[in-house]
Order: sequence, then C-alpha cells, then structure tokens
Amino acid sequence: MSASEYKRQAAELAAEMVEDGMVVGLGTGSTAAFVVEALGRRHKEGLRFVAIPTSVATEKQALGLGIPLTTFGEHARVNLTIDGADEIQRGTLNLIKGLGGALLREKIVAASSDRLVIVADDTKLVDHLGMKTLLPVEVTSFGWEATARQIERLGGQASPRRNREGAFFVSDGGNLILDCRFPVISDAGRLEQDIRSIVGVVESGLFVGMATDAIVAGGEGIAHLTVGA
Ligand SMILES: O=C(CO)[C@H](O)[C@H](O)COP(=O)(O)O
Repeated sequence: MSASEYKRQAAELAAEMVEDGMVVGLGTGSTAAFVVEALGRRHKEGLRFVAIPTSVATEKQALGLGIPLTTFGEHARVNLTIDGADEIQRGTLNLIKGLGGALLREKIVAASSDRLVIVADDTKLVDHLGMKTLLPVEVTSFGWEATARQIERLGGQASPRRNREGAFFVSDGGNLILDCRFPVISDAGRLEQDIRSIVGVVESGLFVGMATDAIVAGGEGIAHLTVGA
C-alpha cells in the first residue's frame, strides 16, 4: 500500500471519533483532507456537527462538501481536532507541524481543543523531533532577516520558504515561514520557549504537550497511540 493509502486509513478511523453535536477542528494537509472528505460523507448521512477549519484550503474543501462552519466568536472550545503532522515523537506525541504552511491557525485551534488527534502514515513517527524534517517558524515579513539571525543564535539554520516561482511563500496570516534546520531536538519544550521569545516570531511549528492521540497507519496495521504509550 502507498503512503497515501495509509494516510486515508488513519483519516477514516479518526473521522469515526466525531460524535453528534461536536465542535470539530479541521486540520490542513493531505492526510487532514481525507478526514474532511470522510466527515463530508458523515454529514450527508445525518451526523450533526460544526467545524472550524485551520486554513483557507481546508475551509474551501469543507464548504464544497457542505460541512457547516463556525468561529471562535460562537464557540469558545473545540471538542475534537483532527490534524496531520510532519513528525510525531514516539511516547510524548510532541510534534513538528507546518510543512503545509498552516501552523499558526493549526496551533490556535489545537490550543482550544479538548482533544487533538493526529493522523499520519508511519513514516512520520520518530524517536527525536528534527530527525527527518526542518522546523517551520512563522515570522513577520518585516525584519525577517533579523529574526532569522536570532534563531541561528539558538543553533538552527533558517531559510525563508519560497514558492515554485521563487517568491517568498506567504502564509494565510500574511507572514513568512523560515524553515529551520536544527541538530536533533533533545528538549522540544525548551527550544519552543526560546524560539517564541524572539521578537518577530509569530509561532513555531513545535507542538509540545498538545496532541492527546495519534492514529498511525503502516505496513504493520493501524496503531492508536496515546501519550506515554
Ligand atoms: O502541519 C501541516 C500543515 O501546516 C500538515 O498537517 C503537515 O504538513 C502534514 O501534511 P500531510 O498530511 O500532507 O503529510
């Protein structure tokens, strides 16, 4: 089976966790898109829920499927958010997110969620964050070079993300993303604090202590992981 099929398997299982009456956070990326697809189906079958999307792309997909959307103006808490990730640390379920560029909205929604369920194929599982992917950090466009220098003082190499045309990638929030190469991250909580204390940083792609569950599919089957397990 391909990675895409494993992503779909994990997504379909997670979509079953949505119950009648819930406020649901909808993630961003190819795995989260399978979740939105499955929830569109469940909505047509009669499941009642409202959703808060974490990106313009997810909002468009959800609207196209007839999923009713809501806002934080109407709901203070989200019962369940289902989102993808770029790396998931075994045991802690600490994450790197943001290769899809939606980390700011994703973190706002995650921070207001009672439960954050991560869906992924098993290539995303790592023993230490930073083993496979760069760490995305969203920064203001003004002064990004100064912000990048401060991140480099923490031991990372920071490069502005560019689109296919070579122009700076601009997030849904109108900011830039610095993709940062750190040596393997041994203390994610500390690095997260240090990065967030830099002026010009809007948010980092380290999600520490936020995920409650991960549904991970691969050649050995589907695992439902919780923190510590
Ligand atoms: O954090 C994200 C977007 O900002 C995505 O969830 C992450 O990049 C995983 O994407 P995919 O499911 O396509 O592998």
